Amino acid sequence: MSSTAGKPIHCKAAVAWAAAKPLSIEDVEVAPPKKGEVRVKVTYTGLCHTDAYSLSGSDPEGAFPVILGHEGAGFVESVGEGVTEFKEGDSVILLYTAECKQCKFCKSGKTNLCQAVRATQGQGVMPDKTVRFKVKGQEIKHFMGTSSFSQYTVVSEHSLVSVDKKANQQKTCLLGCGVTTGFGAVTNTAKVEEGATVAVFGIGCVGLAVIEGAKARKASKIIAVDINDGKESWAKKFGATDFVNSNKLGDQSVVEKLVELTDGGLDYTFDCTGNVKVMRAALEACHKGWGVSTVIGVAAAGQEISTRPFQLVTGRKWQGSAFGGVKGKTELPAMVDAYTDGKSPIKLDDYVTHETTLSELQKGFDYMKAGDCIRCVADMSK
Ligand SMILES: NC(=O)C1=CN([C@@H]2O[C@H](COP(=O)(O)OP(=O)(O)OC[C@H]3O[C@@H](n4cnc5c(N)ncnc54)[C@H](OP(=O)(O)O)[C@@H]3O)[C@@H](O)[C@H]2O)C=CC1
Ligand SMILES: N[C@@H](CCC(=O)N[C@@H](CSC=O)C(=O)NCC(=O)O)C(=O)O
Ligand SMILES: [Zn+2]
Ligand SMILES: [Zn+2]
Repeated sequence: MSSTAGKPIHCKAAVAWAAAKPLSIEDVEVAPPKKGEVRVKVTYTGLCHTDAYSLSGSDPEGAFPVILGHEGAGFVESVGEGVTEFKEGDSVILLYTAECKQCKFCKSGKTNLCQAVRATQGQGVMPDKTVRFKVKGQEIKHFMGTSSFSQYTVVSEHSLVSVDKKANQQKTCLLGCGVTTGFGAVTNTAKVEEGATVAVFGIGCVGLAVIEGAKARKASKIIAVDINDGKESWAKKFGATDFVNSNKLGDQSVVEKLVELTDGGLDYTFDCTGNVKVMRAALEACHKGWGVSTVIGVAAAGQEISTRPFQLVTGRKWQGSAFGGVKGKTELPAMVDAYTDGKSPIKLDDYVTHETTLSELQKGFDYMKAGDCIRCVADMSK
């Protein structure tokens, strides 16, 4: 048993005290895990666009002060009463989409959206409605059931998965959100078939993973759409066959351009921007009769999507995907093994374009906005 088991741990964490304010590195007290909980030493965390979105104050579930971060990997430090699935030293990936294998959702065979801890997760508290973080006596909220911007975090036993200890956590942390989300949206949610035509809007980490998923599915055409010419080489490196800068089409709309390029529209489109106008274009660029558009991007509070119902009447379908439809406990261990064995269709290493540390975590948000960052990963030990 670790020498810290059962005791509070004092460590560093990046705290978001208020919306749209820089993170502040604080000494945080992390309480021991209670029944059904696990305390994790976080080694690496990616910074996802959703962290920036929540920090901005656009998330209707956003609550402050909070420790953000949800793309984390680390080691189990100690477990709470009744936890048998994990032990000290296990290499783990945090799961913002939990998997309990018991709830109606887990048992349905129709969704990965486990609801075991979702309600309290959205309120920023543990399932018993209390928190495990304090700074100078003040309670700090949890985020997405994970809070990976802390050197130690406490999560529900449903919100982490044990993976091969050999795996490089600086890379596998990305399987906790962005990469799995994009790849899974193609393979699990849309189930793109060989020969299909695909368009991907927004070439960040999620969009590139959609491209890799489409390539793995042997799509015949993969059109990347972005407003930044710098994304063309990224898209092509990951498998896109074509690139369209939607801001450089003159009088032609992006829908018209895509319909022209594909003899009537795409079999599958994916929104990876979170922009509701782009979501509409992604739907309307689908082929009449069968095209399917998958919304992945997260839109700010108050935003709504719209289209003419005729678009749906004439056979286009709109759907969404969270965490790529992936069940974390069931599917991530094999994805990690494929990566460590060099057999994965996912070029995980290539997504990490920037590195930072916990003490300079804020820099990661600056990199994210600069347009040349696919993923920034923070070393939580420094
Ligand atoms: N559903 C889910 O489970 C998940 C959803 N998300 C969401 O997915 C989205 C993508 O995340 P992530 O890849 O991390 O984000 P990024 O910011 O890295 O990528 C978004 C990309 O979209 C581009 N873009 C912006 N506006 C447009 C536009 N009008 N048309 C085309 N491209 C545009 C951006 O260009 P530029 O470089 O110029 O900014 C950028 O390249 C976010 O909304 C995020 O919150 C993320 C993870 C999981
Ligand atoms: N809290 C927001 C919704 C945010 C959201 O859509 N989250 C995605 C994951 S984004 C990851 O980077 C998701 O999986 N949603 C499913 C869920 O159950 O949260 C809001 O209230 O609008
Ligand atoms: Zn994310
Ligand atoms: Zn469940």
